[in-house]
Amino acid sequence: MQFVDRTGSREKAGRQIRLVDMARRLPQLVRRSVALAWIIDRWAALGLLVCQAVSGAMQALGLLAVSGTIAALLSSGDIYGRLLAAWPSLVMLAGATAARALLGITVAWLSSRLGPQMSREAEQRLLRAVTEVELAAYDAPGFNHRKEAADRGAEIAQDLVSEGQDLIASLASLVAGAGVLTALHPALLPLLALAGFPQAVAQVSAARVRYLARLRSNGDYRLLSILRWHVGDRYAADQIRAGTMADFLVGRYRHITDRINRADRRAADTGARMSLVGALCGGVASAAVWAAVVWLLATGRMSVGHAGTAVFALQTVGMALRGLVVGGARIMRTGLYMDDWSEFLREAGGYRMIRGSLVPEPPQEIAVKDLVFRYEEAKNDALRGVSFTLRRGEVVALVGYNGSGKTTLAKLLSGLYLPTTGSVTWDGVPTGDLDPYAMWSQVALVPQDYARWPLTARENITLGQPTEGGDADIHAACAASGADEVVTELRSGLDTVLARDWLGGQELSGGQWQRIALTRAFHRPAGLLLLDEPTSALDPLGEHRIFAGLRKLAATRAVVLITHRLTNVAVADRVLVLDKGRIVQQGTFSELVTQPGLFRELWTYQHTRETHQPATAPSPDATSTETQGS
Ligand SMILES: Nc1ncnc2c1ncn2[C@@H]1O[C@H](COP(=O)(O)OP(=O)(O)OP(=O)(O)O)[C@@H](O)[C@H]1O
Repeated sequence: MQFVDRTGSREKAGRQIRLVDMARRLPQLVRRSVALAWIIDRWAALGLLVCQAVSGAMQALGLLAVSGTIAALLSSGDIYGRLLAAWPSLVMLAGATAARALLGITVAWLSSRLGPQMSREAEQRLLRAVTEVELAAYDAPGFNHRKEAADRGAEIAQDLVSEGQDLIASLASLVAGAGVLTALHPALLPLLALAGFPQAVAQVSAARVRYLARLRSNGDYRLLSILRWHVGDRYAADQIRAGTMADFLVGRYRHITDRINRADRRAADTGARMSLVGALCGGVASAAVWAAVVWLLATGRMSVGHAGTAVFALQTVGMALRGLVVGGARIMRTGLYMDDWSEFLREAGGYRMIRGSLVPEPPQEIAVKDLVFRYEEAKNDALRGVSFTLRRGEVVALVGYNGSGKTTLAKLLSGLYLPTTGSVTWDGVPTGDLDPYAMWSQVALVPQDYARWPLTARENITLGQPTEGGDADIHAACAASGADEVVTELRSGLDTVLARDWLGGQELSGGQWQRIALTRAFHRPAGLLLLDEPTSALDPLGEHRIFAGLRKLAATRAVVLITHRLTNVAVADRVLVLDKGRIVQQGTFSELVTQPGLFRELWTYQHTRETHQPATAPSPDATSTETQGS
């Protein structure tokens, strides 16, 4: 099992972590870090910049103070006189060091305040972007991969602050040290830069190797998180035990972990080899720099005082260069993850909803014409040549084998998916031309797998959108769905949190949850009601209550009912029979049950089976008479 990034675009980006690309990208990354920080807390961002600039100036001052101290101490005269002469420089040195320490603490304080906020902000923007994509995005493997990468970008956005700060600090040190060094002797700085070059190349190469290794293991990390969720979550805990699956699942987890560990080890070994070669080359080059200082001193081209300062300045610049390269490589890596995040925000993973802005009324008529729909990357159409009309006040039932396209059709009627070809129109307007959110406010959906929100019963029913009637509307919807019995049993009524994990919360049974899901739909003032297997978990009494009340609900709505229990479709005005994505029959229940065709086949099988059960189901004749009469 492995997830694969088929585009390979991120691998290409990762391969671009080279010294020259780094030099080009660093200013842009620091700008991005500052810009994001600025949006979140401009005073903290400003404070950080000022602290780093002042810290750099203090470093230069410190180096000058070192130079002054050494020059005074090595001058001629008695020791008291020399100490007296060195005193002002010593005070300056102590002051600069203390100021830098204070500034360092301030920077750490501001960074730790700002960093987590940046990640939270990045996560929120990502969440918003995710809710703005077409539902079809979730069917495309590439989208989930990009979302995953963007998630990681949001998570490590906080590193951008500390890495950006380290980089600015190194740069400030470099400028300070380089200024002093150039003043001492112009040849020293280029020599030192030359000495730092091999290490820089090695560090950047090692960072590239680590990023690429992480990138190639991304799919495995995703598998691990999915497995962790399935193994750890309560929903499957009973099945893991009863199915004795623990060894299998943990074994699969270990297998994937081993694969990641192998890749990590390979990357660590290669990175270490690169660093070693870099350090060796750098060591030789550094020896040359120190030899140059000794030569300058020996030939009288540099005073002893200046040579002493050069030692400090060389160390400062050397450390600053290393900081720049190591920090630069790190921020490059973070930058690539942040690219994944910002690209996702820009393009919503390639699936941003681009639809019209027309605001629909509750639909009088939904017309489907020559509809074809194919899922992303699917080989066959899920729906082909489907045409029919649904009117307000009508109940239309969809029946057919598993996989015949019923749920897909319901999602197209509600504009959750858009047609591949053909059209679905609401009062003559194609669903793609409607404002999607305005359209969905007219849709009440009870899907097969309804969400069990860890919210109060009230919020679970209103979905956070209470109507003007308030609790009275909620109670009316509860009465229609049978959830009134559920709510009365709850410890704090509608205020009870429907999750046992939470203090004061309560868990519901499968059927009780389905009643809540039905209440949501009945409570919503929507023009289109979609019920996909709405009574699969209900007891016979509960089921009877739903179907007995359905006609009343349909008075002000268009209703689509999907069910495998064919006795229930007697309530519908029309039944559409789907097979392999096509409508193969349509008519009333009583028409279809008497005509040869798929519906009668299904009915006969189900009815015969049911009549062999101890309790007898209604005969087709009885039901059809009932339907005709209704
Ligand atoms: N997200 C998806 N991506 C790709 N193919 C899908 C997706 N969802 C459904 N399909 C395919 O589309 C076809 C129609 O599926 P659909 O869920 O609409 O069937 P259904 O009639 O509602 O089935 P059931 O009675 O089992 O609920 C099936 O072949 C299914 O495999």
